[in-house]
Amino acid sequence: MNRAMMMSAAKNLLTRYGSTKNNIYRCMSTGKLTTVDVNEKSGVAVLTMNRLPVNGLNLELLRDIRNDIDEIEGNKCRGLILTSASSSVFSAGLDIMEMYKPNQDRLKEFWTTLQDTWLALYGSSVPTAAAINGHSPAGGCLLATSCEYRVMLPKFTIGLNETKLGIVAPKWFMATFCNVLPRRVAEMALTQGKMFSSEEALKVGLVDELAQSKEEAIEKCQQFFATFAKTNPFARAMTKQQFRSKDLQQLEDEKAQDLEAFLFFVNQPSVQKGLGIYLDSLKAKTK
Ligand SMILES: CC/C=C\C/C=C\C/C=C\C=C\CC(=O)SCCNC(=O)CCNC(=O)[C@H](O)C(C)(C)COP(=O)(O)OP(=O)(O)OC[C@H]1O[C@@H](n2cnc3c(N)ncnc32)[C@H](O)[C@@H]1OP(=O)(O)O
Repeated sequence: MNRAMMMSAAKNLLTRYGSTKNNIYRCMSTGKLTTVDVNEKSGVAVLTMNRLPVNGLNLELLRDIRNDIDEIEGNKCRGLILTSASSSVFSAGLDIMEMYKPNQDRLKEFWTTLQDTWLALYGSSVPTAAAINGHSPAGGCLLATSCEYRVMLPKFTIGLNETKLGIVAPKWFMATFCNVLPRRVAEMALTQGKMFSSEEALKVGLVDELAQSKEEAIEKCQQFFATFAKTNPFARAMTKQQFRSKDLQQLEDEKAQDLEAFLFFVNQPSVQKGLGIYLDSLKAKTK
């Protein structure tokens, strides 16, 4: 984060927290594929992804998540908990249909919106947590690890499985993973495309706690936010943003090249072939 960005972030935060210390605001859901519910007492917003069956991250869902994050920030909420309306899938990651035989204009818009959603979530000044109430591969894992805290239900899986799909996870996916896991564990898991069970994820630190139900997971996320009760919100947010600034700045600086690399990669005939085979294998499962 350069000096100008830092000053602007500081100004935003001062405006937000300066005069509104004791007020609670109600956020409204902006999208059709998400809902946002605010606990009026705690001021914590629960952002629920609701694109069933698997919360595949397509352009519209990403737009809704992005707009919700902006609204939650703007409405001075005290925390953001990301969760899913499905009882078995948090998010299946990027909707492969966006990348398979794509319309090129939409493909550009899709990737740019993913970049912006990550920048907004990873760099959010509001405390963030994920209540992971289902499987969370690839892009689903990216969303969860972009949050500051993770509580997961048992018997699901989470990880960056891109190498198993013949895909290279972008640098910012890897940076997000490395912000949570020890470097050695992250490198092994990334190269193997490892999906961790909930129990394994807890053991390596990919998630912070397990919970037996979604309600319990949300409660534990709220308890995490309560650990900031005696901190100054401005100092807290600036500390988080400075801690993450190298990763954020890198994508800000390389956004155009990252988009170009993605478009080049996805349009390779061998990648298209691989995506087609993978989609067929997913669909064959349900027959
Ligand atoms: C140098 C590098 C430069 C640039 C970088 C280049 C490229 C980076 C590009 C991409 C990065 C991608 C990251 C991703 O997120 S890719 C997506 C990876 N996701 C997965 O592998 C998950 C696949 N899904 C599953 O494993 C399972 O569906 C499940 C465990 C999440 C849930 O299992 P269920 O049994 O509950 O549900 P299913 O019956 O399997 O699925 C129902 C339904 O949904 C379809 N579907 C599932 N996942 C996806 C998906 N990700 N995209 C699109 N569609 C999906 C599935 O086919 C079923 O459809 P039908 O009902 O049969 O029609």
